[in-house]
Amino acid sequence: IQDGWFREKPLLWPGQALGLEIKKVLHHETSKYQDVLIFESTTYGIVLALDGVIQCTERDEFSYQEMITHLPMNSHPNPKKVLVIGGGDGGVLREVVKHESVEEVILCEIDETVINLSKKYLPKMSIGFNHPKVKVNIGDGFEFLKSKSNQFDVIITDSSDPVGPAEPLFQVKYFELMKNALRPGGIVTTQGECQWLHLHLIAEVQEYCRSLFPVVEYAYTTIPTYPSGQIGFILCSTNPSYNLKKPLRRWTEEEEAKLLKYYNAKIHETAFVLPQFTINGLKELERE
Ligand SMILES: NCCCN[C@H]1CC[C@H](N)CC1
Repeated sequence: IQDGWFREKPLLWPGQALGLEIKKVLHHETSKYQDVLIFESTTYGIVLALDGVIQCTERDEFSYQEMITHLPMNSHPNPKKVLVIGGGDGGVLREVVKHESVEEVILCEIDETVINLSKKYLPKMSIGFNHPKVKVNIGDGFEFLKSKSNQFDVIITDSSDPVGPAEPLFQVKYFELMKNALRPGGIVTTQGECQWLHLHLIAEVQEYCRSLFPVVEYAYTTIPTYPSGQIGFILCSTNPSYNLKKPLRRWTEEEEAKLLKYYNAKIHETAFVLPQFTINGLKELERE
C-alpha cells in the first residue's frame, strides 16, 4: 500500500501488478497462515487480499465463483454431495446451493480467520454459509481428503495460488486423494491459473490428471482483478462419457437471468474454446 493505492504482489506474474485505489482499509492482520487484508476500494467494492494477492472483490467475484461451480455441477447428471476445498469467502457455497439436486455441501477451509472476516466484511459472499445444506470443517483439505472415499459427486478446489498454504493443492498426490473421494461418475474442478501466465503449470497439472482421469479439460473466465484479467479451471471427470464441454443440465433462460450474473449455458461451451497460442503451447509442453 502506498499513496492510497493497493498494489498486488507479483507472486507468480513477474513484472506486472494490478493496482486498486483504496477508499478505506477495513482490517489487516496476520492469521495462523497468511497476511489478511480487507479494504474498501473506490471502484471494485470491498476487496480481500491474502499475502498481498487479490482473492476476490465485490464487483467481479461472481465471474470466478459461478464458473468454478457451474461448469462441473452442470456437467454432472445429479450432484447430491459436494465438497469445497478452500473457498473461505463463501462465494462458491452461495453458488452450489442454487442446484436443487444438492443434499449436502461440505466446505473445508484451513484458515478460520478468512471465514470470520468474510462473514464480517463480505456479506454478499459469506451469505453462502447461512444455508441448511452447508457444513463447515476448519482444516487442511489435504488431510481432510485422506479419510474420505467414495463420498462426493463434485469436488471444487477454490484455492489461492500454489505458493503458501495452497501449495499442496496443486500436487499429484492431492488429485489422487480427490479421485479416491469421488463417487462413481464424480467430477473435480480446481482453480487452474492463467493461460497468459502459467502454461507450464497448466500443462504439468493436466499431464498428471490425465494419468488419473479419462477426461481432463481446461476452461477459463474473464475477471478484471485477477492477473492478466483471466483465470482458468482444470476439470477432471471419472466418467469417460461425460463431455464436460457441453452442459448436461441447464437452467432456462429466465432462470439464468434471475440466478446468475456470468455463467449461462452458452458461456459453458465457449469457456473451453482456447486461443491458438494456448493450444500450441500446451501441445509443445506435453511433448517435453
Ligand atoms: N474465492 C477465492 C478465489 C481465489 N482464487 C484465486 C485467488 C488468487 C488468484 N491469483 C488466482 C485465483
